[in-house]
Amino acid sequence: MPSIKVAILGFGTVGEGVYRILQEKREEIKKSTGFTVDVVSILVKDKAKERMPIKGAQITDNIQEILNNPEIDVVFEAIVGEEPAYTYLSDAIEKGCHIITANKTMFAKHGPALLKHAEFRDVQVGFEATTAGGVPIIRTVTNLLAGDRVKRIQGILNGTSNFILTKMRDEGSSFKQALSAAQQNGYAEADPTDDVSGTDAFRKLMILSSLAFGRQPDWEDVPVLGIDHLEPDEILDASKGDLRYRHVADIWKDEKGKLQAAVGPVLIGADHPLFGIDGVDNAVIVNTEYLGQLTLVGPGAGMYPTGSAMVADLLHVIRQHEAILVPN
Ligand SMILES: NC(=O)C1=CN([C@@H]2O[C@H](COP(=O)(O)OP(=O)(O)OC[C@H]3O[C@@H](n4cnc5c(N)ncnc54)[C@H](OP(=O)(O)O)[C@@H]3O)[C@@H](O)[C@H]2O)C=CC1
Ligand SMILES: N[C@@H](CC=O)C(=O)O
Repeated sequence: MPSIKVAILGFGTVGEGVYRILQEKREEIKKSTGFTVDVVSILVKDKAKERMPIKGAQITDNIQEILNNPEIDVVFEAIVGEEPAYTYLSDAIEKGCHIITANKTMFAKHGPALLKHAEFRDVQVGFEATTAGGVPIIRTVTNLLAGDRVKRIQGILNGTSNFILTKMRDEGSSFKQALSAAQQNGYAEADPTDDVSGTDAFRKLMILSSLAFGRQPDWEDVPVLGIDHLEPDEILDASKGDLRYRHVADIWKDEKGKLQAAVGPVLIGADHPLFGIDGVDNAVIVNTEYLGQLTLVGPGAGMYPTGSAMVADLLHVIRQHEAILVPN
């Protein structure tokens, strides 16, 4: 049976999710693709940290051990921040590896360059997990673009913010209690400021903008607000009036073809498609010229939803590049 050798950069919530799914679904993947998938290396920052038992893979804190291993076909990346992630993935592409990332901080800024580089080296880039966790919005928009044109994308793109707003409204939790629960569930970023300030949703919106419109607006022109300035009473009072605060990221083309975008809390009524989206769920509404309106809903964060989006990217890579992967 031919084997695909993979490395995982980062073994926190997301990296561990990828590893677990690849182990749990090993036989199914083998059956559906004809390949076994072997995790051969895992990159971490702190090798001394206690972790789940790992079979067959080497744990390293030295990226060169991965980049210099000619057997590795695919590099999953689930570390934190712009660097060293961008450099590691550029180097992996240069070595001829396919890459799959969940790192939106890095991809919002460097995604276009990585995609160009990958095209030149004839390798694939999977980035489904960068935006809306387990919701397959990247694949959906990519498919739509084959015969349609996106006019507007609007959505709840941060699971932590939606989880906090829901807990404050339904359970009367304080902001601090709700954020702490989001952290315990593995939803929040290492620095949750990005979640609650709107920055994380903004970055995801910029990734969608590149994909759907082929460009991003000037970042400085986009107003970005988080949920961190909302008072608990505002949330409860709204709900008494049958209204709900949702943290919404929105991008559209105006009449002159200029991209307009905004990110922030919006008060909506029961007739809005985002009204019923609770907890860690994300929802993305896509308006197109021919299809009209489509809404995708699902978990926007967490170990298994995010890990499964990355494994789905791997299956796509395998199907696209079978011929290249066989020689190992
Ligand atoms: N949590 C979620 O639901 C989602 C997260 N993401 C994104 O996925 C990425 C990972 O998130 P998450 O798993 O939650 O983060 P964690 O903080 O749980 O894990 C991060 C992992 O990366 C490792 N790491 C960090 N910096 C370096 C470095 N410089 N070199 C080597 N290893 C490093 C850490 O090593 P060590 O274990 O030794 O500390 C750790 O294993 C982030 O970019 C995040 O934005 C995307 C979608 C959803
Ligand atoms: N912290 C993020 C994780 C997924 O991207 C979120 O809460 O949405």
